[in-house]
Amino acid sequence: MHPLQREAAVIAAIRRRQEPVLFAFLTRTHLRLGIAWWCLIASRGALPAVLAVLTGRLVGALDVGRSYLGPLAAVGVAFVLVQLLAPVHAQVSSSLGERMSDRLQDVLAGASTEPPALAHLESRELTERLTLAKDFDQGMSGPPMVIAIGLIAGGLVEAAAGLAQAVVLLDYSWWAALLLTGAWLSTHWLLRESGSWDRTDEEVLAAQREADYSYRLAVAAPAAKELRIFGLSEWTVARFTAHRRKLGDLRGQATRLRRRPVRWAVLVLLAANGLLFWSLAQRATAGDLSVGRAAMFAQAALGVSAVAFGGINWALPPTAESVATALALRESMAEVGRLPSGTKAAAGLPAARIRLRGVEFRYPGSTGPVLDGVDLTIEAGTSLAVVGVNGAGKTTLAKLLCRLHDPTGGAIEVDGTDLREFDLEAWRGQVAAVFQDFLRYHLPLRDNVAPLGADDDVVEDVLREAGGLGLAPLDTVLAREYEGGTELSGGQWQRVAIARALAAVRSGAGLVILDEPTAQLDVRGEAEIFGRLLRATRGVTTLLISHRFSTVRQADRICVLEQGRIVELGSHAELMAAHGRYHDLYTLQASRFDEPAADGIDSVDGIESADGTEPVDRTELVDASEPADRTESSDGTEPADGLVPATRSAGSTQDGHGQEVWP
Ligand SMILES: Nc1ncnc2c1ncn2[C@@H]1O[C@H](COP(=O)(O)OP(=O)(O)OP(=O)(O)O)[C@@H](O)[C@H]1O
Repeated sequence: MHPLQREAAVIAAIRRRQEPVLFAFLTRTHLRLGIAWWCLIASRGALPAVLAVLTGRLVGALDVGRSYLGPLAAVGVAFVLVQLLAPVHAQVSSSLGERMSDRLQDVLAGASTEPPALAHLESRELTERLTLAKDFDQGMSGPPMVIAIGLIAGGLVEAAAGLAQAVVLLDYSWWAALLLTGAWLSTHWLLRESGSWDRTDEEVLAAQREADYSYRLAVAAPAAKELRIFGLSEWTVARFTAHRRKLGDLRGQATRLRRRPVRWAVLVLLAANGLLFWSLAQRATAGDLSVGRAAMFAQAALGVSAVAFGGINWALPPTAESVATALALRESMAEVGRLPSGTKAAAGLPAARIRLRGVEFRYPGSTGPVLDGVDLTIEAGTSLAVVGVNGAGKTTLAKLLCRLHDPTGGAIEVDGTDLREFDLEAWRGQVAAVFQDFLRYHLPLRDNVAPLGADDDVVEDVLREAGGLGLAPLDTVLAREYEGGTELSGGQWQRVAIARALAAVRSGAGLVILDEPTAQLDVRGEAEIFGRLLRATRGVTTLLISHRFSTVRQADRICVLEQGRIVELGSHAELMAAHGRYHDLYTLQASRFDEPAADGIDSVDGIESADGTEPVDRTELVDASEPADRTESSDGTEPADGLVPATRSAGSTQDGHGQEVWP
C-alpha cells in the first residue's frame, strides 16, 4: 500500500473507536483500582433507589403508626453511605486518572520513538492527532485526565441512579417506568447538538495547534532570546491567549443550549412527569396506593431525572477521544513509520562502494521529487563533499543513506546489495551521522561523546581530534540546570557532536555523514578540525555536506547537487579545470576575497578581524532568493543559477600543518 493510503487508512481507524476503548483502557491500567471504580459506580448508582424504597417504608410506618426506628436507621445508613462513598470515589478516580495519564505518556513517547523511519513524525495528520491526544495532559480543549475520570464517574453514577430508580417505578407500572425514562433520555437526543463538540474540526485543530505552539514559545528557554530581542514577548502571550480564547469560544458556540430543542425538551418532560404525578395522585386519593408507596414512587420518579443530558456529555467524549487517539496513534505511527528490515549483516561495510542508482525521493504529500534520478558512486574509504543551494536535497540524501527513509524510486546499494536487504539496526550501526540539528543531551560530557559508553581514553582521544579536549571535565553535565553543570557555545557543541561521530567510528562505523558539521566554528577552528577529521576518518567513507568551500575543497571528490540531480562530480582540481558550475562558484567566492571588504578588512591573507581577536571568514553558498546584500556577486552582476556565495567578511587561512585551506 502507498504510504499516503496507509496514512489515510490508519486515520480512519482512529476516528472509529471511542468510549469502549476508554473504559477498557481504564480497567486495564490498574485492575484493582479499575474494579473498585466500577463497583463504586454500581453501589453509588443503586443507593438512591434503595433510599427511595427505605423512605417509602419509613413514611409507611409513620402513616400506620408502626415502629419507625428500624426504617429510620436503615434510611440513616443509606444516607451516610451516599455521603461517604462520594469522596472515596473521587479519590479512586483521581488515582486512576493519574495512572492513566502516566500510561498514556508512555504510549505517546513509544509511538513517537519506536518506529524506525521518520514519516510518522513528518505527517501533518498524525502530528495533529498527536496534539489532540496530548490534550489528556494539557487539558486545553477538554478536562485533563485526573479531573475527567472523576467527572465521568459522576456522570455514570447519575445514569445508573436514574435507571435504578426507573426499576423501582416498574413496581408502580411498566408504562410509568418507560414513560419517564424515555422522556428524560429523549433530552440526550433533543439536546445532542449542545453536547457534541467536534474537536477534529479543522478550525478547532488549528486553534489548538496555535495555542499549543505559542504556549511552548512562551515558556521554553530556546525562544527566550529572540522574544526579547525582537520584542515578541507580548505578542506571543497575546497570541496564546487569543487562540485559547478562540478554543473556548468554539466550544461555547458548539455546546451552547439552543432555544428550540430546549423548548421541546421542557414540553416532553412536563407532559411525562405531569401524567405520572397525576396518576399517582389519583390512585393515592382513591385509596389504591398507600402513602408510603406513593412517597417511594414519587421519590423514584424524581430520581429518574438523573439519566438526563448532563455532565457525562461534557467530559466523556473529549476524554474518550484523547485516549482512543493516543492508543491508536501507537499503531498508526508504527504503520506509517514502518521500514521493513532486511536480514543481511552489515559489519565492515562499505568495503567496496556505495552506489546510488537513479534514486528518486519525494516526501509524502509534496508535489515534486526532492531527488530526481541521482546516480552516484562513493568509493569506500574516500570522502565526498556535496554542495548545493538551500533546499537542494543534501540533507535528504544523507537521510536516505542512514535509511531514515527509503527512496521512492531507484535504489541505494552497498557493496552491490540493496540497502533494504540489510538488517536495519546493523546498517545504522555502521553509520555515524551528525546533522545540523544534532542533539545536545543533558548528560555528562562523557556520555554526550559516547552515549552507549566508551573508555575515557577513547573519549579524550576523540575530543582531542575534534578540538574539544578541555571543554569541561568528562563528568560535567552539559546543561546549566544541573548542579555543577555548564553550558557550551554553539561551536563548542559542534566539536562535541563531531567527537560523537568519531567515537562511533572507533566503535566500527564505516560511513561518516557530516551535515554542515562546522558551520558554527570559527575559521581557524574549522580548518584545523576538518583537516584532523579527515585524517581521523582516513579509510572511512565520509560524506560531507557544507556551504563552506574552504571545507569542501579538502574532500577527495565533490558533487554539485541541483534540482534533485548531480550536475558535476570530481575532485577540486578536476572541477576547477572543467570550468563548470563549481569553478564559477569558487572563482566568484575567491573574487570576493580579492576586493576590499565592506567592513574594512582588505587582506586575503588575514585570518583575524579588525580588532585582531576574532578569526573571520563566513563564506557560504546561499540561495539566490536571499536578500541582495548577501547574494550579489563582486562585480555587481546577478549571480548564476541561484547558487551564489555570500561573504560577510574575508580571510584565508592555513591549517596547523601549513596546508592551505582557502584561496
Ligand atoms: N519532512 C519534510 N517534508 C516535506 N518536505 C521536506 C521535508 N524535509 C525537507 N523537505 C523539502 O525537501 C527539500 C530538500 O530539503 P533538504 O533539507 O534535503 O535540503 P538541503 O539541501 O539540505 O538544504 P539546506 O542547505 O538548507 O540544509 C526542501 O525543498 C524542503 O522543503
